Amino acid sequence: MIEVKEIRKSFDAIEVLKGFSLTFEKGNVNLIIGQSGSGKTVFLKNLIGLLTPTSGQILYEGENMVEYDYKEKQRLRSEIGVVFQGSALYDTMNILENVKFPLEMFSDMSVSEIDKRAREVLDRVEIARTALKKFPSEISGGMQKRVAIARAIVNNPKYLFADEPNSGLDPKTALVIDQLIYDITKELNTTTIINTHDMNSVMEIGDHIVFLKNGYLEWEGNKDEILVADNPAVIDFVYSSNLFKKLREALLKEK
Ligand SMILES: Nc1ncnc2c1ncn2[C@@H]1O[C@H](COP(=O)(O)OP(=O)(O)OP(=O)(O)O)[C@@H](O)[C@H]1O
Repeated sequence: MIEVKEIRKSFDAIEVLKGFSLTFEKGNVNLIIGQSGSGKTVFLKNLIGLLTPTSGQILYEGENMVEYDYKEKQRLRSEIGVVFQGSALYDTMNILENVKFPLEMFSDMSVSEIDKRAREVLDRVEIARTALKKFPSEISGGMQKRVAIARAIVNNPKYLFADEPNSGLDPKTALVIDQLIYDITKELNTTTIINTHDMNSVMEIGDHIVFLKNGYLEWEGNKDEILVADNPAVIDFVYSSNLFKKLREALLKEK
């Protein structure tokens, strides 16, 4: 579980996160949505320690990571898996080497154990054994995303983060990646937090949805609640798609 308390983040005189609190439960897929520039990426970077809040607390299982020293931060990092936007695989390493890398960095496993574990997670994300020696540039965007997920979970993390995991993918592949992240969250019981623009993701896997607006927490709820939310900013965001607009009308008629 991760609890955020009154988080604020400023860059010089500009405040991007303006003081909000919320809780991300274990075993849930938590989605952070909002217009461009609402502060989603800045929020995610604070959560994983790439930025430090100007004030407020980020509690991992009750411990405030903002106050961690270097060693404690390193320990927490080893419990966090991140799927970066655009996959961020290492171009000069093949697929297997990309997935082994976090274990070589953070674990004290033997060479053969590392090899076995990396192959296991690549099996889990359904990358064929025949593809393991390929380089990232030789595989599709969807496959790259699978490899990035394998790399993020190879350490058996307690916390899984993804920044726009569907960006650049066709809708069908995006659904497969969403389902994979959802299933892994339930299997590993991770606290999963995803930044997304994708309403399909919201409807498919949104156990808990957090809507940010101009650096504030504007709304939170689940995927059923969001369709009938009466918050104008949420309606605007959700129903920017005509399909969802029609669905809302139908749902409200049923009530
Ligand atoms: N390092 C930085 N220095 C100054 N301002 C920053 C910095 N990083 C982000 N910002 C500003 O913070 C605001 C929020 O940016 P952020 O990237 O978090 O938005 P976002 O909601 O993730 O947008 P998008 O959906 O387009 O990725 C923007 O106005 C951005 O210019």
